[in-house]
Amino acid sequence: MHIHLANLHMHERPRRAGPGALRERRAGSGLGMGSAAAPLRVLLDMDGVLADFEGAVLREFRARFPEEPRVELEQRRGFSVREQYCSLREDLAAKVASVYESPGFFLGLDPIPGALEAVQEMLHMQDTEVFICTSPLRKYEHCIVEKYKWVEKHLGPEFVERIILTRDKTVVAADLLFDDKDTIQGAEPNPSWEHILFTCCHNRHLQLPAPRRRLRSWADDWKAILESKRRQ
Ligand SMILES: Cc1cn([C@H]2C[C@H](OP(=O)(O)O)[C@@H](CO)O2)c(=O)[nH]c1=O
Ligand SMILES: [Mg+2]
Repeated sequence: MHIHLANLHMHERPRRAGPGALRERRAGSGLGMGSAAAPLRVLLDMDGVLADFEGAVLREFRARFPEEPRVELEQRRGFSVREQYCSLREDLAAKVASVYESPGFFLGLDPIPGALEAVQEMLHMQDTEVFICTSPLRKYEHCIVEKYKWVEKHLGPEFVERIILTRDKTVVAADLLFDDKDTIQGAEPNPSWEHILFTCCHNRHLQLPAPRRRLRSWADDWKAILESKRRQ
């Protein structure tokens, strides 16, 4: 089939960003502005990467519904907690949702081991921009303000300036996105970032097709991933 590019709207135009394209564009190459690379821009997801959502769901569910069956972390499969509880018994879906929709839930999440130290270190690295890119629940009442408070409490008020709150991460421009969700989709079919899957109980069994990459924990070599991206 022959396609006339001129007849396509901008958002329909096929685009091949390619490795490093974002940094080149931002550095102004091709515009006579010199060829120094732009800083590496890194997006960090919050739940499952910085904050232990899964651990808190299980802890609070056990506390509130001690008689009900539950999904231990070793048994977790698939991103959605609600769906797995629903497959256990249909009425458990609403019960587990009531746990993470409760006031205080998001503020009370424990940091993922090593996350706070890694984020502070990354923030102070040369030629590196760090943002937290996180999605609110559809029932956003407590979640949104508590995510802001969590960042202030654990990372400091300056980091609140670095929160990007969006239900669609594909339209945010960056070089890397560390996220525990296995499939990240949205309006942009070719996001500029490379998605690094952060290992979490619900995704550890997935076989990633090449060339997709993982970070197994914050003890894993996240610096090597950043450096590999600078070289592209
Ligand atoms: C409902 C649900 C939410 N979440 C997290 C993901 C989002 O945060 P984040 O984008 O920071 O990972 C947030 C809203 O959906 O809650 C899960 O990780 N699993 C779930 O089953
Ligand atoms: Mg997440």
